Amino acid sequence: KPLALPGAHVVVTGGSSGIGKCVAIECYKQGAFITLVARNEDKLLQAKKEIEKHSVNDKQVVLCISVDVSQDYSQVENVIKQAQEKLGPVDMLVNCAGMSLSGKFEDLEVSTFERLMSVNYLGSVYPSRAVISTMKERRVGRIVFVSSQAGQLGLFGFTAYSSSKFAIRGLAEALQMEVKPYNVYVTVAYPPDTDTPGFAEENKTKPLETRLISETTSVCKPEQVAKQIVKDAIVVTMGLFRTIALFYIGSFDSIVRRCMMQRAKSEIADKTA
Ligand SMILES: NC(=O)C1=CN([C@@H]2O[C@H](COP(=O)(O)OP(=O)(O)OC[C@H]3O[C@@H](n4cnc5c(N)ncnc54)[C@H](OP(=O)(O)O)[C@@H]3O)[C@@H](O)[C@H]2O)C=CC1
Ligand SMILES: CCCCCCCCCCCCCCCC(=O)[C@@H](N)CO
Repeated sequence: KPLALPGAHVVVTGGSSGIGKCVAIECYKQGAFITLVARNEDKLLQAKKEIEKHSVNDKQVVLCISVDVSQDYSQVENVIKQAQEKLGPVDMLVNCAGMSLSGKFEDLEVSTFERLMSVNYLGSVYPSRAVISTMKERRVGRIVFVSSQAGQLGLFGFTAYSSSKFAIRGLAEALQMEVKPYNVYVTVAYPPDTDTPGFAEENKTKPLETRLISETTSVCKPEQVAKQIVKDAIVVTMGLFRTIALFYIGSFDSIVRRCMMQRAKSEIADKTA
């Protein structure tokens, strides 16, 4: 059941920096072919060079594609098409592109809510939507979403950020129920504060309360967080919520399977009629 990373095609959005870059390195070390997706081309090339230092064979490729994952679905779809033409169907998609802005609710610009929702939420919907059909057809695939501890608990200063990260959880759990019969698995990571360029940026404007809350826990290394994310994606296990909800999810899954079989039957009936 675990996904074999050697020779696999892994697409990492936000792969040019921080957690995403470390996820790409981790997969590359295990023999995967990588597509990095982010906006800034210089950062992409810089990350590509860094990742290539960790190659384990001489066939491995790191492809870079510049696109904003949150703007236009057809652009994102094109990027995935290009990546699949060069490196074959996507075996694993890791949605790491994202950003954080904090501030008190009344101090945050209304546009910040729109911005975070489009980058963090829609920026995960679009790439996932672009790879899902092929994954279902091949009966192979992993989709990883990166939420946050602030996606499990609403925290002071994070009215815009937390909600965009809660949205990811809803998306992931609903999608998992749809694609499980096709052997496609969806995982969600909820990382704590992690030492990345994005985190340094966020700290420039954090309210005092948010900073004090955040300082109650320690800051993780991105390599560590990335390792865990990749491990959880390869061997899918059950989280606390899923264990509690096991009964419900199990019975809902069987409804989904039943419908799938019904639909297949009536398709055969239609064809033979
Ligand atoms: N660091 C932390 O403390 C934590 C981070 N997270 C989450 O992990 C993810 C990665 O965070 P982190 O590594 O810190 O972030 P970084 O800012 O270090 O890296 C973000 C990456 O995403 C890319 N990106 C950002 N916006 C877009 C966009 N619109 N389109 C395409 N690419 C984009 C950036 O490249 P470019 O700007 O060139 O597009 C960059 O490669 C985020 O979703 C974040 O919310 C979760 C918990 C804790
Ligand atoms: C159910 C269990 C939940 C446990 C929660 C404990 C919370 C303690 C403080 C959390 C600090 C904020 C993390 C946000 C990280 C983040 O996403 C930003 N740094 C992004 O840049």
